[in-house]
Formats: sequence, C-alpha cells, structure tokens
Amino acid sequence: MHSQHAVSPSAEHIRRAPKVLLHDHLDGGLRPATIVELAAAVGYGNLPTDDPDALGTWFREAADSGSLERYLETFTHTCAVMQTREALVRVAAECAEDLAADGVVYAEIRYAPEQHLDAGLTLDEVVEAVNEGFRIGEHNAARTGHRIRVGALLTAMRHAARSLEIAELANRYRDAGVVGFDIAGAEAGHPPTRHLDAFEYLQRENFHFTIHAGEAFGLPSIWEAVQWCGADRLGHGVRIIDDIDVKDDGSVSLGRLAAYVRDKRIPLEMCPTSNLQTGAADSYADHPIGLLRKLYFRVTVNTDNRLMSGTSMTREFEHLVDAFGYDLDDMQWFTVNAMKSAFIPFDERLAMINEVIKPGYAALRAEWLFPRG
Ligand SMILES: O=c1[nH]cnc2c1ncn2[C@@H]1O[C@H](CO)[C@@H](O)[C@H]1O
Ligand SMILES: [Zn+2]
Repeated sequence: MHSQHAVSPSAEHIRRAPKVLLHDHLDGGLRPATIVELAAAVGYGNLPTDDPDALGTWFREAADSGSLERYLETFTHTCAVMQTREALVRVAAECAEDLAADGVVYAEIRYAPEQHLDAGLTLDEVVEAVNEGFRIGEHNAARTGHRIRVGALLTAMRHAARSLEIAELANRYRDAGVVGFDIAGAEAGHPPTRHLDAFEYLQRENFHFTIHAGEAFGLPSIWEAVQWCGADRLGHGVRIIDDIDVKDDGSVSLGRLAAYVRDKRIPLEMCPTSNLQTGAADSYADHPIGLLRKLYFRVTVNTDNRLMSGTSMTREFEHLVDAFGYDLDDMQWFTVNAMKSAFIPFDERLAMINEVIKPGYAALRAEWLFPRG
C-alpha cells in the first residue's frame, strides 16, 4: 500500500538503507588523499596535483569527457600507486570501509591483477594482498557498527591477451575471496568473443562471470556476451535500449535480444553517472534505467568508479530518486535484484535478503510511527 507516508526518501534515509553493489572498480575508488600519500611513498611524480581536493576534482573533470577511452586514461594514475603489497592492502581496506560507511552491506569489487605487476608482485600476490585488505576493511567497519561483506571479481583487460590466465587465477581463488571474473577496458574494437577460451574455461569449471558490454558499443556486443560467451551478468548493458521500441501511444515492443535478456532475468549492472560521463546517456532523467525498471528487467544500481565519477551508492540513488521519484520500495526492489544476482551461494543470498535487506527497509519504513529522538 502506498500511503501518504511513501515520501521521497531523504539523503539520510538513502545512506542508512542497506545497499548492494555489484559493479565497482577497486582502482576507480581510491580516496584522493590516499593517492597523494601513496604517490609520495613510492616516488610517483606524475600526479596532476598533490592537493587531495584538487585531485578529486581533476579526476571527475578528466573523466567527464564523453568518451570511454578518455575516461579510462585517468586510471594510469591510480594503477601507478597500486603496485606494492602495502598499497593494495590499504586501498582494499579503505574501499570496504568507505562502502560500509555508505550503507553498503554486500559488495563485489573488481580489479585487473595484470595491472599491478610493475613493481614485481606476482598475480597470486596481488590477489592475496587485495583479499587481505578487504578482510581488514570488513573488520574495521564492523568495529564502527557497519556490517559489510566484500567479494572480489578478477578482471582481464579486453585489449590484452591474458584473459585465460586471469580466469584460471580467479578459479584458483574461488573459495578464498574471489567470487567471479570480468572483462573491462575499451569496448569498441575489442569484442568479448576474443576471450572465448577464458569464458569456456569458466563454464567448464562451473564458475561465474560478468562482461562489460553495451556501454560504448551497442547490441552486437551484448549479443556476443550473452549468446557466445554465456555471461551471467552484463556490466552496464545500457544499449539494450536500442532493441526496445516505445510507440507514440506508449506501447512497448521488445526485440528478440531484449526479450531474451528480460526473460532469462540477466542482471544489468547499471552505472548512471559513469554513463553520463562517457556519453552512454544524456541525463539521469533520460537514462534507460527508468524504462528498464518499468519493464521489470533485472536492473541493479552501481557506482562503477567512485573517484572518477565523484559518486557513491547513496549519490546514485539520490540522482534516481530526483529523476524518477523512486521511494524506499523502489530502492528495496533494486537492492533485492542486486542481491539475487550476486555470485555468492544461493543460501547466503537468500539470508542476506531476508535477514538483512528486508528488515533494514522495514525499519526505515516504520520510522514515521515513532517520535524523532
Ligand atoms: O566503465 C568502464 N568500462 C570499461 N572498463 C572500465 C570501466 N571502468 C573501469 N574500467 C577499466 O577496468 C580496469 C580494472 O578495474 C580499470 O583499470 C579500467 O581500465
Ligand atoms: Zn565498469
């Protein structure tokens, strides 16, 4: 029942509501002050500025380019300071702490191990350092009253040729903190089928993977990711909108691919702010997430890169509440969608939904009954 109490949630409600994050890059979420400190510690002299505030602004503006390729150039600086064990542990721990403080209760954080080998770490050492950081961050968060659980997704870069090796690495650590695999990087000119051997390997191993598809390139990329590669989820997937026809009278018809994605409940990891920056959408109000939610696609809300996109889960939801008038019920719907789509075992997803997410939203919805303290 939508009563007069179904008011638009405040920023404070949104922050306190339990949230689930499936698409967030470790090297896209560093605190600016940490980048400055790590750069000084490892002698990296190419930062555009040493002032943390100015650096945060620089990342947002540089990423606000209208092109995915230019957006991705900014990662040179973050990867440059993430080459030692200490740096990786710290960045991962801070990531878990920052998300927990923002009300995220479950997160899958991705990064490309192959981008952290410059100072001599091995792929296994990179994974172990990041996992250790996540465990530290989870504990620190719990001590401040925020519970979060973090799993890692290992990404292979789509322009490179190490995807099978990274897929094997992910599978090796599947019972030790890694929950799945991904490919990322410039989409145009790098179709997912180039990495078919990695995806086929993971399918034979009964493991999980998501693929960045339908962000900077359209339907063929989504089709390959789903029908050739067998992706469990789609990173972004916004261009699925190109296969949906809205008539003047408001009626909607889905093409074969869009219908398949909806019928099979293939989760879409949507990242609205990132899409505005790379030119995949023009405004929050025009973002395909509004229509896709109405059509009951398995849509989820994500941050992509909190540093480059100057965002957080709370901010992404604030933008959506503004643009589409969503209330706590809508937020719960997106959150349950995300939890259903996570790569951890089914019984754990169900317990998160029933014991953490639904009670969290119920408590927020009940607040109007009580005097404010
Ligand atoms: O939105 C995106 N689309 C494609 N690739 C991305 C996006 N955001 C980040 N990365 C790429 O993923 C790598 C591993 O985390 C990052 O270094 C960046 O190059
Ligand atoms: Zn991404």
